Amino acid sequence: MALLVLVRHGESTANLANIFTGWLDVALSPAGEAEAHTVAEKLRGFRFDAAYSSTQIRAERTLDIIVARPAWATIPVHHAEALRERMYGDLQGLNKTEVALKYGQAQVDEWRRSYTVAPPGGESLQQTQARAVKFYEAEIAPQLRAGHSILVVAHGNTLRGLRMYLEHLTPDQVMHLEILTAGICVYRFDEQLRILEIQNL
Ligand SMILES: O=C(O)[C@H](O)COP(=O)(O)O
Repeated sequence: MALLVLVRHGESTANLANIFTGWLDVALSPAGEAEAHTVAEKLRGFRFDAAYSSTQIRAERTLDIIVARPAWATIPVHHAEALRERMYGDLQGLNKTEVALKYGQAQVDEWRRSYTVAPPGGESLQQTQARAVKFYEAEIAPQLRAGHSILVVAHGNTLRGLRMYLEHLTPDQVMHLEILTAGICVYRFDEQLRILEIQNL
């Protein structure tokens, strides 16, 4: 049975400071490092054929911590640009609360959670999803069809886009889909890539 495990990176220093991060390349906070170890612990007993992360430090580091466990020391690890966080444009580096005070909470909610509306100078969730899904279909789905087990460590919005695609969620449903740092979602598929089970760990 094919298995796909989607993990959001542990808390970053920018998450901790409540800053729009996007393509800023920030490290894990000490709590984020601890979260990554907890992910490794929760995944104990899983067998993986390959692992992927984005090319951003917070996802790479989370994956490094996981695959440092002896059980996964030999699995091939790949880093993909396509899995990077949504490009947050002019909002990158700004404090989320301050931006809400300036532009209003409704505007900020739209920039953060609309499917089609892009934040100024940045990508919409739809655009972020398009590149993540293209990568998933080209690189990951063929391995799942072959019955492999794949681990992916990525970001809040690439994962929201992937989960929307895999679970056939509507734009309205994905608006309410929140993925916590170090959140784990496990999919089990049949040979036709039909979902048999979804498990949030
Ligand atoms: O890029 C960021 O700021 C976060 O990783 C995700 O942010 P969001 O929850 O505001 O989309």
